[in-house]
Amino acid sequence: MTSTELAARKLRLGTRGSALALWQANMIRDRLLAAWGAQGLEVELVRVVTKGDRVTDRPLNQVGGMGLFVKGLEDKLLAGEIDFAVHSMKDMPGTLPEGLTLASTPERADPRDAFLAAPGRDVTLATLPAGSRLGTSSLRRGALAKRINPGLEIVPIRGNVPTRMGKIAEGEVDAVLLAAAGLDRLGKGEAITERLDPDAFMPAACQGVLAIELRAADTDIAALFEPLGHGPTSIVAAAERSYLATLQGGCQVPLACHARLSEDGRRVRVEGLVVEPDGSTVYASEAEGPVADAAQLGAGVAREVLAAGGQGVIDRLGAAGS
Ligand SMILES: NCc1[nH]cc(CCC(=O)O)c1CC(=O)O
Repeated sequence: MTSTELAARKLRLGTRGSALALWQANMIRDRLLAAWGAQGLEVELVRVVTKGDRVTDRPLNQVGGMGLFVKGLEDKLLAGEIDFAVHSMKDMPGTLPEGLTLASTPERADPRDAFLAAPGRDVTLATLPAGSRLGTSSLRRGALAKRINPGLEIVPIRGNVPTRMGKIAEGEVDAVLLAAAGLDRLGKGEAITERLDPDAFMPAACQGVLAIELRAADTDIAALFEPLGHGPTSIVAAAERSYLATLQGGCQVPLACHARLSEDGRRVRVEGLVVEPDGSTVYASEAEGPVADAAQLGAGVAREVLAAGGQGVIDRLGAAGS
């Protein structure tokens, strides 16, 4: 079947039901329809409740991490109940299950982390007074925040983006850290007090990148995503995913990775780190090379970060978590 014939079919798109997940799924659906709707393509949204959505009483890093959100959709793919899934690439483990693959994805949104305090409050992450409560369940965000402002108390918070924003108004925390991309997508970018400079606050690997996952055998379906693809995004995502896969730390380790292209788009610079959860020490490395080497560069940076002390952090966390 050619992609033109395939375009006359109805595809089932698996998504979680959160506002952000639905926004992302609808964005991909709209882009697919813009490319193939005239040939008859239809896309039906299938909402999937994952273990990550059901378990809300414990911190995610104690029940299996962000991978829980992804696995529920992967099970539906492998069972043939959906044709493709839309995820945040940041939530995907470094390696995919046998039989699944990723398709081309659109341009990366803002990769930065966002600091939010009460509306109108004249404060930054660095100037928040000692003893203030900063809400985040991300070990990376908590540790990097401590490096910028050691007096803060890190408070684990869970829930979707609007819930976490609401903890400020409820007085549970003084400020929160969230991904700028999620806030922008939900039309809440105005609420951001400060977009944190990636050189001082390195983002999570693939933050702001979407992932489209499908069965590897469905090469005809994968072809439908080619018009949506953004070359520079696929290069930086390849570097950052390779970093993650080499570290094998997943989201339960305070790790960060940020890849950027040179102005002419021919070279890529990859930076990575693992930070002690209390923020006391950072183990970091970086490399630069031609874009064709993006994945090798990411893996190389990861090996250097492990050797510099990152392995010790991962070992200690693994021992504490199990
Ligand atoms: N941790 C959950 C998650 N996964 C992806 C995003 C935001 C969108 C993105 O990074 O692409 C978020 C929310 C957040 O971290 O604030």
